[in-house]
Amino acid sequence: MGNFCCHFEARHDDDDENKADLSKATIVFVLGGPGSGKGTQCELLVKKYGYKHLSAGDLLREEVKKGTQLGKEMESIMKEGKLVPTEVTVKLLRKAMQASSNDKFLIDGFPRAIDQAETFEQDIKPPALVLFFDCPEEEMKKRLLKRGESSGRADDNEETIVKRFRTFLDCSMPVIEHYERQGKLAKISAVPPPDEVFVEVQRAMDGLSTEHGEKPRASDHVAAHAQGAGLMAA
Ligand SMILES: Nc1ncnc2c1ncn2[C@@H]1O[C@H](COP(=O)(O)OP(=O)(O)O)[C@@H](O)[C@H]1O
Ligand SMILES: Nc1ccn([C@H]2C[C@H](O)[C@@H](COP(=O)(O)OP(=O)(O)O)O2)c(=O)n1
Repeated sequence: MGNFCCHFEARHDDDDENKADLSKATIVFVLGGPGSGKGTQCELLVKKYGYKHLSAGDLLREEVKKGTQLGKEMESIMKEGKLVPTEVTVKLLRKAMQASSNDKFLIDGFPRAIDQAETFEQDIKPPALVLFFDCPEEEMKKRLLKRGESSGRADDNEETIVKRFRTFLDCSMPVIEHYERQGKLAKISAVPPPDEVFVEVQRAMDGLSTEHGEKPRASDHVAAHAQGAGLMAA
């Protein structure tokens, strides 16, 4: 049994000197299992709240498309359902953030392991809010297989989906628990149709003060509502 959180050897380079100042940025992490609907909700969030949407998976797939040696290594890791080294992903995210004129970011599909959260927080800053889309595996699998009919994604196949679920449980659930302990987590059921999920997303976002990155009370707010509606997992 392999270590599903494993990484290959990290590389250092320093081509991101002269960083744009991200200290005043508002950061919202968007987490959830594969196929839980992160990208779908991010599209709605962009329209309503004007955030810049950065999908870690999309940034990685763009690198793979470039066909570099690093891209080839990343492609094989992703086909195995494992995680690309933290350093690679954080660097791509930081570059994309610095290239944006926006100062509000939805970071979708990241952090997916505790070391990713720690590195991002040290290099950039902590999130103001963490949205977590809670969805049963069977539902996610059904959605991914359907998406795979047209996505062209090398990882939307049954074999890789099972491995991605394993990685999610082993590596990403601890991240969710970490932010839950910090009171930053808004746990939202991803099972209802997208517009209904978005109602809960808006509740969490509306509890977030974007002015100075103040700590939100989203978890209290959303948890109370979700529990009332019988939506929370145990
Ligand atoms: N609430 C939902 N109910 C049913 N299907 C959904 C819902 N949200 C997303 N989907 C569909 O499920 C698939 C995965 O959604 P996506 O947003 O790509 O997930 P993720 O970014 O978490 O991998 C897509 O085909 C999408 O259209
Ligand atoms: N923080 C991240 C995000 C994605 N990856 C890799 C591993 C993931 O299985 C793939 C695809 O991620 P993406 O967020 O696009 O997709 P899913 O949420 O799994 O549908 O990218 C990573 O290694 N580290």
